[in-house]
Amino acid sequence: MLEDLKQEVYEANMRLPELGLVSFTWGNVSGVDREKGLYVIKPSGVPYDELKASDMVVVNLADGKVVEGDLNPSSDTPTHTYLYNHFPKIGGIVHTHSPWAVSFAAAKMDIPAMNTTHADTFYGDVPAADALTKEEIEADYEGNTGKTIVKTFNERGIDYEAVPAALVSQHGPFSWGPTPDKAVYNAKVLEVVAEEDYHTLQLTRANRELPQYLLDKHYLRKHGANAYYGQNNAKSKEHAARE
Ligand SMILES: O=C(CO)[C@@H](O)[C@H](O)COP(=O)(O)O
Repeated sequence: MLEDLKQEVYEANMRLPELGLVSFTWGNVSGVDREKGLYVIKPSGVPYDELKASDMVVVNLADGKVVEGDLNPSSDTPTHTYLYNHFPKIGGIVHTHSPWAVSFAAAKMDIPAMNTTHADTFYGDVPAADALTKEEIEADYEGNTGKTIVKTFNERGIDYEAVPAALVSQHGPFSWGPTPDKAVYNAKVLEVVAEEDYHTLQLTRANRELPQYLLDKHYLRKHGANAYYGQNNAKSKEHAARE
């Protein structure tokens, strides 16, 4: 069943290693057929270089139970199920452990909108969902991973179509979109902007703390104007011509 969707979801999963978004098996993509009340997801723990479209697992949209497939579905199936049932307009979901996004997730920091790369895809900061409490983890860890994302969007009034991604603290990013392929695109943009933001935060912090000798540039003036140009034959002529 759902052979076309299995092929689509398989191809979307294979984009993850191609785009450098996953190492080993640290990620999964799903796609939904809402009319049939079913969705297709990557099987758990299967390396991408061994993966086949026929390995995809079909699960029930209502409860995430396996409907067809010889392999266990991704361990993140409960989160995919919860998101499909609470974000009704999404058609595909991606989860990865892409390093830059995971760094913000572990720090429980939103990925802030700092440049147009971000704004062209995410119309606002990408939220770091609340960390799960000890009680939530013990009560229903899997369901709560999806719950904490939805709860964060609802409490902060974020439109899940305008900001198609979230960070789960100490785990990683979940991205989504109208199709699995669009969800993969959003996952890649998220990783790119997470890296850009990290460097922007570092550079702006460093710029505020520049030591005075770097601001004065005495050494560079001495080196450039006299010591180096006077010695270097080519530079001397070039320097003389410029004077
Ligand atoms: O964080 C974890 C496992 O600790 C998961 O998110 C894996 O990274 C993907 O698991 P499968 O989809 O292969 O079950």
